[in-house]
This record gives sequence, C-alpha cells and structure tokens, in this order.
Amino acid sequence: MHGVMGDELAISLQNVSKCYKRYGRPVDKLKEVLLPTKNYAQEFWALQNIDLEVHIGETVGIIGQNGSGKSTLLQIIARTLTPTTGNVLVNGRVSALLELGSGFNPEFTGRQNVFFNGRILGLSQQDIEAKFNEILAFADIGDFIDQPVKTYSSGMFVRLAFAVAVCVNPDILIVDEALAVGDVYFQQKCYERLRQLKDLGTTILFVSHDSTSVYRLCTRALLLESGKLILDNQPKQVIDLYEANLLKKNDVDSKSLEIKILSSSESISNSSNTFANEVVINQPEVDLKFVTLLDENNQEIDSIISEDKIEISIGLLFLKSFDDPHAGFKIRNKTGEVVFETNTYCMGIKIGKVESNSFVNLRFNFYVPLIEGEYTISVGLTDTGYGEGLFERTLIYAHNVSAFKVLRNKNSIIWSGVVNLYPSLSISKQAYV
Ligand SMILES: Nc1ncnc2c1ncn2[C@@H]1O[C@H](COP(=O)(O)OP(=O)(O)OP(=O)(O)O)[C@@H](O)[C@H]1O
Repeated sequence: MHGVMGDELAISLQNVSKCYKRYGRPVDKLKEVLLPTKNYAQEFWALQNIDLEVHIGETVGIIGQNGSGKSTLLQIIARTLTPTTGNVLVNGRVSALLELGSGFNPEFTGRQNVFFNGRILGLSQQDIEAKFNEILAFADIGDFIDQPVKTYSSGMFVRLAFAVAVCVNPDILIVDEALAVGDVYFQQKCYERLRQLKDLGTTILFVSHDSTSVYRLCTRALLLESGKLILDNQPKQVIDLYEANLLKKNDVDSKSLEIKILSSSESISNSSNTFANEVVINQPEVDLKFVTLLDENNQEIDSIISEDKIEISIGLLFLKSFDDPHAGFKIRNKTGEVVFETNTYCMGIKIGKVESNSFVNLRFNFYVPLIEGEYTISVGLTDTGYGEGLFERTLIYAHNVSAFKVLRNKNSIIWSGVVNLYPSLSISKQAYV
C-alpha cells in the first residue's frame, strides 16, 4: 500500500475524545463494581474532540507538554486503546513503538518475540524469517537475541523493538519518544531508517520532546494542550507556539502575556517568507521598531558571503521604564533549526535601566561562517534575567523579523555541513620500519 503522498487518507479521526476514570482510592473502584448505581470515579478527559486527517506519506510530529494527551492519541490510532467517543479510521498496516514494554513478552527470548510480534503485525512465518537477519543486524544486540527479554537493559529493549517496528515495512509507523533511549550511534541509525521509510512513502506519526528531530523529520506537526488539538501546521509554527506557551507558563506576569498567531499577510517580516503564519509575543509596553542587517560599510544587506561580518541592528521603543531588560537574537535555517542564539544576559552584558519613552538601538556584530542557504532572524526582549539565561518576563518574542542569504565564499576551502570550523592541518612523514 506504499504510495506517494496524495489525497488518500492513512488516518482519519472524527470528533475523538477519551475519558479516563480516576479513582481517589483503589477501593472506590471495587465499590463501583459492587454498587453500580453510585459513581465513585472522577472523569478525566485526556483527549477532547480531536479531528484529524493524515494523508498517506505524511510525517507528522506530535508535540505537547507532559500529560497533554500525546500517548493517548497514538494509542488510539494504534488501536491499543478505544476512544470514548468519535470515529477512528486507519488505512494500512500499523507498526507502533509505544510505551517501553508494550508488545513484548518478558518471558520469551528476543527471537521468539520477533516472530510473535511479526505475526501480530500480519507477516507470515516466511516473511519474518526473510527479515530476521535484517532485524538482528539493526538491533545489534548480539547473543542477547536468545535470552529472555526480561534480562534486557532498556536500551537493548528499544533496539529490538525499533528494529522490529521498522524492518517489517509498515504502511503506518507510530513512534513514541523511543529515540530518546539508546546511544547516539543508534539514534542516528534510527533517524536514517525513518528517513528511508519516509522516502518510501510510509506514513509516520512521531512524538518527541526534541524539537530538532521534529524539524528534521516532519512535514507537519500537531500541538496538543490539555487534550485539545490547538495547532496543526508546519513544524516551525507549531514549535514556536509550543515554546511561546512555555515562556508564558514561566512568566511572572503569565495572565497578561498574550500570544498572537498572525497570518502571513499580517506578518511583520520584511522578507519574502513562505511561512503560513507567525507566533508573536509583544507586550504593549514595548515596540520593536526595526531589525536591519548591515555589512561592514553600514550598508543594509539581505545577503552575505560566508565568513564575512554582519551586524544586526535592533531598534526598540520602551513605553515604560525597565530596570534590567535583555535582548537577544536567534538565527534559524530554512527548516527552522536554530544555528545560533544568544542575548545580552548570556553575553554577560547589561543594557541597564531604561527610562519610559526612550528609544534603544542595539547592534550585534559577528562573523557568519555558515554554509550557503537562507536564514531567518528572531528577536527577543525580556526583563530581569536569572540563572543560566532565564527571565522573569518575556516582552517580545518575534520570529522571521528579518532574513538573509549566505553565499559561498569562493576564497575559502570547499566544505559542507553547517558551520566552517576553519580546519588547519599539519603533516609529518617518516620512514616506517
Ligand atoms: N489509564 C489512565 N487512567 C487515568 N488517567 C490516565 C490514564 N492514562 C493517562 N491518563 C492521563 O491522561 C492524560 C494524558 O496522558 P498521556 O500519557 O496521553 O499524555 P502525554 O502527552 O503522552 O504525556 P507525556 O509527555 O508525559 O508522555 C494525563 O493527565 C494522564 O495522567
């Protein structure tokens, strides 16, 4: 059923809600069984009215704070949990990597579990035999394959579970945070495999707290908050909103902090940006007047040769006085990944007290040894720093306020990657006896 991304639906959820019953004490559950007329449980809606359509071939990241309902949603799609209300339609063979431990029998050996799981996933004995060596090679757990799974470390467990889930070529793959376990080499192997499956047209649902992996893998992301689907968009906007919500949560002035989601026509970007909308925080006491990029001759620019120097000039109007404001910037690549960010607090610099109705111009100067490509600039303004770069209040949080292109430096070495590390080399030769 593999195919290119098209109109065909892989997953469709209509008005799906999930209610868990929570009992104050275990005995209450017993009482409810014995006295069914009386209700001892407290209802808790872990998912509320979720409408979702995922097309074949999409890679969808699911983001949300702890307890927002991510695992519940995945379990409903994987059909290990039934929704309380609503319709679920899943089109294709689903392979799910959910909670650690689900799907494996601890008393069986790894080998037995591979066959057991393969059969559950609808493969024939011959199919599994044909894939067994690939699974074994991917899991790379050596002789442990013939030991009972209960003797496995959590890392070995995930290796085997992941190997089974990805080697059976599912139509739909559901992964819940599994990549957080395991060493960096295994993680890279997993990403590589997920990318291959994605290229083959597998539909992938992916829960992660790591925004970088969502940027890298996903074409779309969902933000869940208290069981509600609050944004369904490109990963960038969804992660921006998630991060803005975290800022809001930690803000001493949380109630008055308003997060705006602008559509593209209202965007304050001065570049030709392709993003559908922007997530913005802008408290009324401050106004971001401009963000301009300048070269070494103070000329306004929108492109720069790799390794040249650039200046970000930020104009801020303060309508109220602030004792300890801090400002910073963030540079992101095309997919939204942060390549660099800092702020005055993290640089150990104080702007100092700013009077009401004053204008402040900040100019950050730096070299740009980045690979050629398009980059965007985000700007933040905060008040009262503490700890390792935390702030009591967020005043401005604005993405894509400017953009620039980095062009190849023809006078430099030929290199690829993210950032030029300016390698030098020494060579020594001697006779080998
Ligand atoms: N079996 C259950 N009985 C009662 N409440 C439950 C049950 N399973 C989950 N919940 C509650 O439902 C809410 C959503 O849980 P869920 O595991 O889906 O969240 P999550 O977003 O995956 O969280 P995390 O990031 O911590 O894994 C939580 O508040 C959780 O306490």
